[in-house]
Amino acid sequence: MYIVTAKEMYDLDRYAMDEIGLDGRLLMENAGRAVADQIESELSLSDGILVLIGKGNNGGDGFVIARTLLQRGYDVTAVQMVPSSKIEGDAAYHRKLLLSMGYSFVQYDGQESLEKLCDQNSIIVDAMLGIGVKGEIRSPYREAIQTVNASPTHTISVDLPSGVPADEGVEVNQAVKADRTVVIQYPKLSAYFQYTATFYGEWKTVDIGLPAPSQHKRSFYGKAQVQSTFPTRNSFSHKGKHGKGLVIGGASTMPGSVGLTSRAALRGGAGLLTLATVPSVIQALASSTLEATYISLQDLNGYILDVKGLDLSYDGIAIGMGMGRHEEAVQVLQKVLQKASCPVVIDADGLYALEKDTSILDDRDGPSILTPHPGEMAHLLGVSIPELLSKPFAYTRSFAEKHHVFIVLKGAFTIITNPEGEQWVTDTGNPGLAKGGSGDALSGILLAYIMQDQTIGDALCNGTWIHGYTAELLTAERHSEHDLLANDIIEGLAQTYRTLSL
Ligand SMILES: NC(=O)C1=CN([C@@H]2O[C@H](COP(=O)(O)OP(=O)(O)OC[C@H]3O[C@@H](n4cnc5c(N)ncnc54)[C@H](OP(=O)(O)O)[C@@H]3O)[C@@H](O)[C@H]2O)[C@@H](O)CC1
Ligand SMILES: Nc1ncnc2c1ncn2[C@@H]1O[C@H](COP(=O)(O)OP(=O)(O)O)[C@@H](O)[C@H]1O
Ligand SMILES: [K+]
Repeated sequence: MYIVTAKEMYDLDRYAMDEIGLDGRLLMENAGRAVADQIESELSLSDGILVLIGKGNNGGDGFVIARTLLQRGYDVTAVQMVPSSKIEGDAAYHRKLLLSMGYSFVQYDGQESLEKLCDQNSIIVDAMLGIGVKGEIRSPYREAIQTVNASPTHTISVDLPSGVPADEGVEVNQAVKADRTVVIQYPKLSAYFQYTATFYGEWKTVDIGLPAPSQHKRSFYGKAQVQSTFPTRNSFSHKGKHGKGLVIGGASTMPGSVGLTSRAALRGGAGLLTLATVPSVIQALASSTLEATYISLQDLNGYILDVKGLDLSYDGIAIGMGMGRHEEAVQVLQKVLQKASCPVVIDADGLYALEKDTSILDDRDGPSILTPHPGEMAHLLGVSIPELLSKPFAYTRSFAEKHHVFIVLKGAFTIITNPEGEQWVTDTGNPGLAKGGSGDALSGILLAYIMQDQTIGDALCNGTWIHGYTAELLTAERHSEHDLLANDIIEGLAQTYRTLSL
């Protein structure tokens, strides 16, 4: 499923009309009917439906919805928010159709009467503003949005909750807080931001017959994609086929992180796993992580001092978990990135060390994969966290393209970007993961997956999806979001693999 900006949606619309010959009025008919079908699934004939119709094409969809539901025998009150003289184009055509069929609408005449209408009806259909919204919300929508939000009546928005922009980087001052949104054809970027996603309520897309975008820029990565790309293990495979992985990190005060990463890599499916760390961490982990082998690194005050002599000929490396933020960590990271030609996952303190000189990424032979949470990404970019979160797609894409790296920007929606700037979003997981150690487990899973027979992009998407899905499975049964630990995720991978028949 593609994720689009307003401009991409308008371009598609233009392409469909000019190149394919699909009439705009037909697209609007398809949109209105598809939304009406969705709304109808929640209705009984005794329900009163209030359709709020704005000036533009979102309002045009509203005219089609009102006519369709009236034809099907529902009790519909259509309210036109602006004078008829302001309605043009395809919306004016559908307004005329409504009237020609013998139906009527009422003209908006202030907050007070709208308040009454909201109270008298069982469902409000918000078709006031769509992807064309710009700037601060003006009258009459400003007052209408306040009234809708103050009303307890169930609200379904068309395409977007009115007032929410399609794109990133736009502040939302005032917008409908929908219970549900029926999205036309493709979800817009704002459905995936922390600041705007909540306005949508539950949402679903409907197909109106638009073609797919000509090039892949962004898309949603879900269960179907995982099941179609996840590599199978063939009967004749041996441990060497499933990757020889190396984890570098840990410090005497933080033995757990690399332990979690190593065990997650093993449970994730790595063939062989070696942990290079300081002696005290080896002592702490050797009896619990039996399947791993260990390399003891030179230590200074409990931190890794150097990786001199460390053989880096592995199929994949993960570096940085629990490594600490000491001065030598910068050289450790730099040496590994310079010498290793395999894919390297850089996480946690590795990202902190990277901040000192990101140009090191530019000269690498092998692929680099950065797995920051928003705090780490904002630090790397030198911007505030709110600034990063207002434009996460744009910021991560420009960094990935500039340094030719993969980025996994973690969060409730995780954005995966490849060096060409293509992006995917996964949405699995829950607040049970908002706990120290979850990221370490994810790094291990990603290390295991980048060594299997799949593209790095698919490996990263599959890894983040499975990490989140495992949390969902576990909190649906044995655990809660309060008690869930990273270790449970690692042990829970078994249930995920079995449930999905992977
Ligand atoms: N493929 C497609 O794209 C398809 C799209 N379809 C549908 O069309 C929708 C997009 O339609 P659209 O372009 O007419 O934009 P839309 O948001 O309805 O109205 C914009 C108007 O609102 C106004 N306005 C803007 N900002 C404002 C503000 N802050 N405060 C107050 N007013 C404001 C402004 O008018 P102005 O006040 O400037 O005169 C502007 O002209 C889309 O979401 C989908 O539902 C489907 O029908 C079929 C296929
Ligand atoms: N509310 C949430 N919903 C879904 N996933 C979450 C949520 N909070 C955190 N996560 C996931 O948990 C992981 C946390 O990683 P990170 O912040 O690096 O943790 P740590 O460094 O403490 O191990 C990420 O994969 C992130 O996507
Ligand atoms: K709307």
